[in-house]
Amino acid sequence: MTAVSLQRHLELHVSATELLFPTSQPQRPHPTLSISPPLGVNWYNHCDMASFMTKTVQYQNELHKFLIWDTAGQERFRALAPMYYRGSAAAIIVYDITKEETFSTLKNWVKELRQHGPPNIVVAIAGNKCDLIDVREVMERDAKDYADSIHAIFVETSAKNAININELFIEISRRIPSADANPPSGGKGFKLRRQPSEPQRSCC
Ligand SMILES: Nc1nc2c(ncn2[C@@H]2O[C@H](COP(=O)(O)OP(=O)(O)OP(=O)(O)O)[C@@H](O)[C@H]2O)c(=O)[nH]1
Repeated sequence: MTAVSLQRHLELHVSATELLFPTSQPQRPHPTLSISPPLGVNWYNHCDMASFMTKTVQYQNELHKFLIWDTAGQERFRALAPMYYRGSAAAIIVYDITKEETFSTLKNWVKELRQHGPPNIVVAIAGNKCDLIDVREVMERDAKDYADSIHAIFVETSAKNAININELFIEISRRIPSADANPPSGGKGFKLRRQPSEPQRSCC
């Protein structure tokens, strides 16, 4: 699962997790992580339980900079996930189209986000490895129907071939309410909070 915060106009909006694990020294990415630098993602740091990266996309006439925590999928790190999605504007839940069981696991993440995540978090479902359609186990139609049923963004991606990565982030940009929006009291807009910066620390 990937938790996403957003900077608009390059103003600073950081998630609680970034404050917990701020990063400064660019490091070599984990060799098996799925989104690589050619896609315009800048890696900053990683450890066993999560990696931090940024990605900037143009949305209309704004530059949106995403602060991204890619959390480990392994069960042993599950209890740590709230640290990452709490305070995030969006979550991308990635499954592997060639492994049916990853699609079942995804549904557990959706339940967890619904129960414990921020109320207005934008949920996106990404069926990764769409370059491997010959060994597909999850039908695109089934995944899309499921995503629609929970009002999530849905896209099939290939991190390897850079398919639909930008499109995914642009769609997330479109769905995250503007920081300038001034919803009426009791409105459902997601409020991106500014938080003071802290001295830089490394997570591992
Ligand atoms: N063919 C193909 N392989 C991919 C793609 N994305 C990732 N891989 C490969 O799939 C393997 C697993 O990738 P990871 O990025 O470690 O997967 P993950 O889901 O982040 O794993 P966790 O950290 O355990 O959650 C690696 O060998 C990647 O090179 C893709 O789009 N296409």
